[in-house]
Amino acid sequence: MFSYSVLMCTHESNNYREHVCLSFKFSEYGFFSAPSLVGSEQEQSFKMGQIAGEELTKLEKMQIMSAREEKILVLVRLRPLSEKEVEENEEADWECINDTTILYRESLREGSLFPSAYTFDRAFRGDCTTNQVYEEGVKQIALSVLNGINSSIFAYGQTSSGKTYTMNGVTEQTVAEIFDYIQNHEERAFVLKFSAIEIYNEAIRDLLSSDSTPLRLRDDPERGTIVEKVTEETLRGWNHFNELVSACQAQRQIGETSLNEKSSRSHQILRLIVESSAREFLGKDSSTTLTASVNFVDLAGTERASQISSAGTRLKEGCHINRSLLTLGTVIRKIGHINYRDSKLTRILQPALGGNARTAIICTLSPARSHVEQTRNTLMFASCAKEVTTKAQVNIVMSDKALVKHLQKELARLENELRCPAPASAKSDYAGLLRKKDMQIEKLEREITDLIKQRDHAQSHVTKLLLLIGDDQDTKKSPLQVISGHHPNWEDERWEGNCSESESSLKVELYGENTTIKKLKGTYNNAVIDENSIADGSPPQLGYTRATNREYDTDGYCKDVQCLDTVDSAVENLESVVHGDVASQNPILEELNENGPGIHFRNISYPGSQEQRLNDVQRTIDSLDSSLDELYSAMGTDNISNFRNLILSNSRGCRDGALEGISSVGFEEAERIPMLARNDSQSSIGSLSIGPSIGPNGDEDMISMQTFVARIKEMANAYEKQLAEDSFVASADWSIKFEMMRRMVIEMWHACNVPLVHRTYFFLLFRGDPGDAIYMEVELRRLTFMKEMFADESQSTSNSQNIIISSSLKALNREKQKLSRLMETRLSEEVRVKLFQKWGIRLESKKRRLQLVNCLWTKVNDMEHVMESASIVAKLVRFMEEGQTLKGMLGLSLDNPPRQRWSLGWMTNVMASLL
Ligand SMILES: Nc1ncnc2c1ncn2[C@@H]1O[C@H](COP(=O)(O)OP(=O)(O)OP(=O)(O)O)[C@@H](O)[C@H]1O
Repeated sequence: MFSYSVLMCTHESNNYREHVCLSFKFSEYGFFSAPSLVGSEQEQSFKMGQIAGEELTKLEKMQIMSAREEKILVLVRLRPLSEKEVEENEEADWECINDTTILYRESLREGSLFPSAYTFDRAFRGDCTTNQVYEEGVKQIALSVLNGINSSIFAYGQTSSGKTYTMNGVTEQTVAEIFDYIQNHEERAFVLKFSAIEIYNEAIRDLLSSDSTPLRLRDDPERGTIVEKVTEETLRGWNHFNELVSACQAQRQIGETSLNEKSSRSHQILRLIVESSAREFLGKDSSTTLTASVNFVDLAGTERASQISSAGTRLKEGCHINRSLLTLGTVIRKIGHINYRDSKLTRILQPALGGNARTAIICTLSPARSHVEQTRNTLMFASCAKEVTTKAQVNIVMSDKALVKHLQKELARLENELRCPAPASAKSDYAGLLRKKDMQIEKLEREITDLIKQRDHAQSHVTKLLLLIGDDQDTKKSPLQVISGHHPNWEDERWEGNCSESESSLKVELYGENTTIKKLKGTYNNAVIDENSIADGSPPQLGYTRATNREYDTDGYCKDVQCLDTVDSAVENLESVVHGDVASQNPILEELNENGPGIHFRNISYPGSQEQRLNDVQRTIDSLDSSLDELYSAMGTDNISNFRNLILSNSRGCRDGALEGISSVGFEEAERIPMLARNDSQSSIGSLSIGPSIGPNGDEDMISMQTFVARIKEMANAYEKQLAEDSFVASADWSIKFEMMRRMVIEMWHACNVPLVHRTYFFLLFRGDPGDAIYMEVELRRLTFMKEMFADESQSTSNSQNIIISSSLKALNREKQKLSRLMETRLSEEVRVKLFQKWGIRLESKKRRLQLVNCLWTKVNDMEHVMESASIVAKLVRFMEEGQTLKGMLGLSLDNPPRQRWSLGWMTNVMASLL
């Protein structure tokens, strides 16, 4: 016969905590088995069905469900003063003041350092009967044995405190009730086995055998510590049990001590093993049996050194008793760091002291004043015992055939797993694959960054080109001269004028011959030029290049002008879309488009069709998609989802980009405002562009690229619409929307630890002009991405990820430090004092400047506070004097035709009112 144990704990209640898990351990005696397999509730039900299923009766299933982890139940029992103590006029200093608390009456008088009251699961007064102790205290635990759960009842206390008196009664009551139970449950067949041992001077004696040869302990890998050759009597009935108990009492070492005429000089362990099976399955292959034992442990009494006789047998006994009880005390006190092996007592009782058993300890106490010290020691022991937790399991024995059936199923399952090794083997491959794919992703990210650079480069040439066209109308300068020069009025003039001769010749110069294009194709890396379109003279298809090599022809015309014309980039197109269709608004360029074949300026050659250009953008993105798809397909379809999820967590570039976005417009930039060039802000733009395309899971990445384009389309349309509309459009609706967006932006700045300087610039520059829409959208998108990223980080347990949040906070704090230092030089004493007073900061505070800075931008819902904060920061970084050049440093310079969108007058007013 073998057994398996099921541990299934499901909820928490006052005295015990239950877990959801399942444990199987095959052994002869389940009560020594430890959990070996743990699973979820579903798994547990599944396993139950699989293993025991029909074979378990309803009762057995219910019993399985009731298994639990719980703390040892600790009870104290105060006995009355003995006759002898009364004769000696002893005082009773201890009293149970309620069902759970025992009080030392004299503590106030003595001014004792010890606690005067102790609380336990139950406290029994001197006039309580043993029946009460059983019924109200230990009954539930003792009878767990009927449910296949091991249990142990201990009596601990000083000599003559009433341990034997209590345990005799408890044992008798328990066994009597078990017999009653058996009588009332005829549907089950029970077998009761009884054994009894004592540990006397560290020797184990069988109390049911006349042979006094000490028994040996053996550690069995399946059954734990077992007493070899111990007599196990199968109980035939109540009388038989009484006979056996009497035999034990006769055998037990008893001696007379100064305190107890019949002092137990040994630890006694009576064990009742209860096995039960459903009668309907008896003798069948599938029969199962519940098996568990209940231990009744009557420990020898703790003794004071002065009470131990100074010589002979009593001295030796006393030493052994104290030593084993000391070990027991240590076991109880040092839960988790226990050496059970230090005594035979603890070795045998190990399951009851933290293993597979439910345990109750009854601590018996004498109320006598002369025993106060011993009573306190017992109470201390009891207090420690309250913390010990055991894990009781239901022990079920399976018949050999049922076991074979189960093992066959298990074997089939394992074979099945072997046949489909995917999860296990794939795991090891994933690491390498992921590294490889990570590198590929990084490469793609670098390419995207390159594209963005190319876009900017090309854009600047477009600007120059437009300048050239506009200028050529009037001045007839060569393109090279125009490019290198400055045209102060181009913004006003570029939308006007007719196609002149010079423009026609410019077109020839610009759009040259196919041979030039082919040459360029070799010159510029990554250029993607559609050969067909070159051959048939149609506009070159979307592509991208690095405009790094410049060549000048004999006429001194810069060929990279041509190059730019042939080079399209996705991002470049995006930007042209964002800005509106330049060509469609420019009659000169439109006319140029109509003039014959050749290379067309991309903003010109697709006559007015924004849709067309967006499609081109889409094609470029598709080409990026296909690269990524190749990458994914290399992994196999099953792994794509996992891999893509991992992309997100591994995609440092994306997160770094977002952080750069934060820091790129920080304090340092503010300090070098005049020197800022457009490129300084590209990291911010980069993160803006990439950020939104990374979805919360990898599968969405590519979709979101398309979504991104779609959104850009929407934005561009909306923006165009806005531009087309007159100022009336930018009134009521937009004002409300702007206000909402601005509030969201302010809240997210706060949440994302965005530098105060950035907030200030942005806040002051965008005041609600319809043209601000695009900037607000972009900022919102960037912040949304960062906020999502922060949320990811905060949920993460990884240190490296949490560093990102803390570093942004640190950067913000550093900025605040710098601002606080600037306060000294950039605000007059008088202004500072006024500010401190207004912001409720004590003038004598040493860190008043930092305190003030710390208050800035904190009340995100208070617009007045926000405006004041912005004006203070602006004053500190001298933004008020700098004007519009700051838009570039925000990473938001989309080169719109400059329009009057903000006024410093407002801020001057705020400052004036403030200062
Ligand atoms: N609750 C009680 N009510 C009445 N008498 C009690 C009670 N508890 C113990 N006694 C009496 O006190 C005496 C000592 O009790 P007992 O032998 O059970 O103590 P013990 O703790 O087992 O001592 P030892 O450790 O020396 O064996 C006995 O005569 C017993 O009848």
